[in-house]
Amino acid sequence: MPGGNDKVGNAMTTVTPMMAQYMAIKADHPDALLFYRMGDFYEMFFDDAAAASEALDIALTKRGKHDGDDIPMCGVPVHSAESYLLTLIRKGFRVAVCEQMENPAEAKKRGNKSVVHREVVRLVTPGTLTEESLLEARRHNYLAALSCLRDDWAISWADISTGAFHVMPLGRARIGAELARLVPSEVLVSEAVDAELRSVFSDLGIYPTVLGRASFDSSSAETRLCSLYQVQTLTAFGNFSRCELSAMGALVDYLDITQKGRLPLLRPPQSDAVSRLLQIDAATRRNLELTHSMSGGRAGSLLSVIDRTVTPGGARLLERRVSSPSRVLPVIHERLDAIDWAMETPLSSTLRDRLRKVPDLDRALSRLGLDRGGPRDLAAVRNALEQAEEICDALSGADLPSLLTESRDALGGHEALLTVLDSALVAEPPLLARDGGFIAPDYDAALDDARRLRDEGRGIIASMQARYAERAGVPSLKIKHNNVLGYFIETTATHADKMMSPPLNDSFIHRQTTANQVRFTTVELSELETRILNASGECLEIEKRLFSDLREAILAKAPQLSETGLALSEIDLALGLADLARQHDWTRPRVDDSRAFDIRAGRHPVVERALQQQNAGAFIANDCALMPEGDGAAVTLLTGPNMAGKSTYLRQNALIALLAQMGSYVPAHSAHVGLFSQVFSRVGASDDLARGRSTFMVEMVETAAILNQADDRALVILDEIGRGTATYDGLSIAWATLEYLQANNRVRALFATHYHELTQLAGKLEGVRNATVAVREWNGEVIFLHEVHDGAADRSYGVQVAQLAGLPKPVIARARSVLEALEKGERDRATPKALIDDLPLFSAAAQAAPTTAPTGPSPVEQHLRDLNPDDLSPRDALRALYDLKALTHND
Ligand SMILES: Nc1ncnc2c1ncn2[C@@H]1O[C@H](COP(=O)(O)OP(=O)(O)OP(=O)(O)O)[C@@H](O)[C@H]1O
Repeated sequence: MPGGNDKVGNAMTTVTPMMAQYMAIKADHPDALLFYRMGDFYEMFFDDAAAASEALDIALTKRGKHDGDDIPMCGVPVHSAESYLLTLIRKGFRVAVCEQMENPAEAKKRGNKSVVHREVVRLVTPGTLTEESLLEARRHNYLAALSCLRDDWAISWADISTGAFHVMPLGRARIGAELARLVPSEVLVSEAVDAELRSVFSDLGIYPTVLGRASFDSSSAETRLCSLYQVQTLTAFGNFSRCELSAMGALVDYLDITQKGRLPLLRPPQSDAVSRLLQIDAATRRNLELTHSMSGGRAGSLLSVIDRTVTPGGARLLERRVSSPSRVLPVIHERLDAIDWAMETPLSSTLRDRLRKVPDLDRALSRLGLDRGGPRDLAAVRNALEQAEEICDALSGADLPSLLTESRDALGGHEALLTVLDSALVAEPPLLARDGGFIAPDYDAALDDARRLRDEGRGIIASMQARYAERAGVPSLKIKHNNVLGYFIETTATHADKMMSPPLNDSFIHRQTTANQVRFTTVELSELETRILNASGECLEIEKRLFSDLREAILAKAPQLSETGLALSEIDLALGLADLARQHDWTRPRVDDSRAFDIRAGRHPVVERALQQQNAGAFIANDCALMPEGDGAAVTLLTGPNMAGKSTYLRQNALIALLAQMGSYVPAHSAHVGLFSQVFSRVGASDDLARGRSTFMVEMVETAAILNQADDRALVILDEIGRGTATYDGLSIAWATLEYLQANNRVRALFATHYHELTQLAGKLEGVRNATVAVREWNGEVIFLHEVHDGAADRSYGVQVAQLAGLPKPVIARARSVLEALEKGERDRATPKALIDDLPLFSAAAQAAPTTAPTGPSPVEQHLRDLNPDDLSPRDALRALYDLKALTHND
């Protein structure tokens, strides 16, 4: 983040008027980069210039002096400012955009030394973006505010690019999980909350924006919200606690500050309840790779393989569903009914073809709302409504389930607006209103006239000339133009008397007599002249006025339009999920309020897709039954070698539960899912050194969270808990954890472990059973069958897996003999000390050591070492690849 400009506070004795203005504005925005408009550039000065030139990799120059020193400066052209803004925002800067509010000529009227008046018109921050180029179309961009009043907590969040606005009361312990669910781009907090939640924020990599206490004041929040929605009281929207009001108020206050009083179109706040959603904490989300893969991108996530939507709105709805599966049965059922319908309908491809033509209605509306929109946003509304109408017609006779009936009903009712937009706009309007040319011919008579004048000025003059010649009875009469008189009528001097006597002198006004000619004008001609001269300007003015009329007409319908947008997304999503289900043979899950979990032939959607793409064989489907007796637990203890597919099996079952509760079909032959309230998924031992915690500590913190929070409706997935510490410690912790989950939390759980000792608990603890992933041994090698069976694994095959991984042969041979000795020792109950003494450790190792001397790096390795990817252009990179390939041939 940029620091304040040290220089700005210094005495301003010798500064130029412009610098004085710059400094005054900068002083109001100490923690943002100031984009100071100068003609066609946004310029930055002092520390801002240094920070921006480095972040943007642009030249740092200088302009004038301040206190005897050069003033550092850098600038970006206005027309390409958006891409620079994007880079700066991604790098964590905030940008205050300062525009010229008048033109230099106007400033000059106040005196020669006057500076053009400038104002900051907008603060660009990560959570308040609306530009298409700065946003990801298929993702939400949330701004969130967290508030705490005594022990109450609330979070509000809004996407100003779509108008979504929500609030939720929540316990302190749920904050991390909610932030992980929403992945906000920006989080607003008070200083106190910032201090209190520092570790939560740092865990999630969030750098909150700290606001003053006044922003969170709950009574002024109410006033603020009432005036935003122009209502007397907020009760129509729900009963909000003081803490919720404070969170919402802070958010609206911040929008007011950053948008400089122009508030975005926010839908009425929707009060969400934690209890309606399946709870998934941050670690579980990471682990299950719901919307982002472990490496951070979208590729490889669940979302990426199930997204078949064809509209940006549909994609964002899917992202919301995946991040927030429901735990309300009717909601889940109605979504599943919608997919049932979409699976069967013959309209599917017609509807999807139409949906493909639907532009991003939400974002167009939001830009229009903030007066940041252009003609293309008007056209986006028109195109969306056109398709909505067609889709509505196509669905008119269909026997729709309730969710889609609601959607269909929300599509129509825009005929009047559509007619206006249709007749007003050209097919493909330009980006900016100020360029004009977006209003269609025959829409506005005044505009048509102005355009005719602009385009056909000469033609009109010619016809006027013919008319005047006839009226005056002077065939040689001409209309001419020069720079002194402008347009004028000219006849030869011989006609002077006639022209200057009644009745002609009524309309022909004498202007000039030269040696041979007399020149006249008429009121009509001078009006025409002014109109021709002003025609271009007038065209633009009329188009601007029409733009704002159309914008007003759209905004007057904004609430209905956003309902239409949501309806289109809902239809898109149902069709998308149905398409996925049909293609990959997914099935409708039975979701009820039992505590069953019975999956037949379940698959992992992401691993299966990866295998398909790599042509790496078929995915082996597996059953999973977690069927507790009464209110007891149901735990499956899964053992099996590394690489057998334990993690895949664990995760696939968690994903099936999640998919079912978000209201989607699932990858299985059949699925019976008794509602879950929470899902926990933990993988043992993944180092988190960046956060300064050891592997084992992370594992234990996460395990503690489960044991403290899981209730008897939780699904718990534990993958090798305890492996981050010494064998006996790890085993004891895994053992105690399992017992506690079974007796106290009484969860449905899958527990993968390397500790074979744990398998003895099956049969002894009620509801605990063993399962193992089958492998076959052949010629001393393991073959992974990936089939899950009842029973416990007999051994771990670690050595065989190591062999597959390419460990040198002597090491494998040595490992086998150590293993044998250890196993024998265990049988004979020998002490480890005795074992080690017995083993010919070093002699064997010496024998097994490779005989050839190390030969140093190969040419390929050497070439690779010499390469620095950061220095390569794409062309160099390709060349390097060819060189490497050639070297392998030489090898
Ligand atoms: N059911 C399956 N059908 C086909 N291939 C599978 C299946 N399950 C797993 N695999 C393949 O095996 C690989 C290893 O699976 P996974 O990571 O689940 O093993 P694991 O037993 O958890 O191993 P480790 O204990 O080493 O973590 C997967 O990447 C996948 O390619």
